[in-house]
Amino acid sequence: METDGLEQLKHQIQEWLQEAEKLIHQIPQTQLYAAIGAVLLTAFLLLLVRLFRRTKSNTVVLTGLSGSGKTVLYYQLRDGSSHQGTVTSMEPNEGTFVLHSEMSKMGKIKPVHIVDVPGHSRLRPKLDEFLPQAAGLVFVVDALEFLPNCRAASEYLYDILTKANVVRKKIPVLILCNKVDKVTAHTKEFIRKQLEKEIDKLRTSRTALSAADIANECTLGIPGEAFAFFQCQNKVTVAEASGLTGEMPQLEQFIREHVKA
Ligand SMILES: Nc1nc2c(ncn2[C@@H]2O[C@H](COP(=O)(O)OP(=O)(O)OP(=O)(O)O)[C@@H](O)[C@H]2O)c(=O)[nH]1
Ligand SMILES: [Mg+2]
Repeated sequence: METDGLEQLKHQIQEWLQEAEKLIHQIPQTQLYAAIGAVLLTAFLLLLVRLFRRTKSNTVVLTGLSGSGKTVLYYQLRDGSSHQGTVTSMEPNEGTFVLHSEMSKMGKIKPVHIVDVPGHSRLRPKLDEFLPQAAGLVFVVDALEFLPNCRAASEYLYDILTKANVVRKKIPVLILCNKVDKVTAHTKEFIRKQLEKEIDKLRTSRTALSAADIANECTLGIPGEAFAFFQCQNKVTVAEASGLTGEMPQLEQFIREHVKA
């Protein structure tokens, strides 16, 4: 019984195949090739769109110690005002908007997605949620109260620069020396040198890594040479800004460089 049914099915399929073959032969060859070409081209275009989407992120993440001025910078970028009197953030601030400084520009301007991750040590792991989509990372440093915070800032920056996500994806990092509106603020050159020195020290003290750490972290700089930011595989630059006065052309330039309009 069963074999009979199978036999019948086989027969039926064979008939269908023959009919299909006849049909294909009826179609002029050029038309057939055109159809195959169209299918292949669509598949190729779909693939391109997917690839394109993945590489074209518009997210820029603000990080740095608590009190360095990230939230003030966030509001400056969004509204062109500092919203003075911000308190320690307990949640990331996140928004997609056209930069305030570009509002008056003509033509099509791509909105940027800015995330302000609080500096409180308990909230720092939030950074990992945003890194996979980051087109750029801004590490904000308080240039006024720099010396007492130098060690802590270097440790946080070291953690960021050794993250596998940052190194492998070569996420560009801007070290932004904030609060330069005050005359007592340290210069970006001074801050760069101090951070490099401190990270160099951390590099030697953190050689005894556990196996789990090695899996997730990358080593920094060139062994046997004093650490300098230019040795990083990702581009690390240093700039100055004042979130308070809104004087931050290098920050806006960094964002535009990595989030293409
Ligand atoms: N003089 C001066 N003060 C600033 C500037 N930017 C921020 N501040 C002050 O620094 C303090 C901290 O600023 P926030 O933006 O809240 O700092 P934050 O980095 O968001 O801190 P967390 O949310 O705790 O991570 C506030 O009292 C600001 O008024 C600046 O450019 N110049
Ligand atoms: Mg904040």
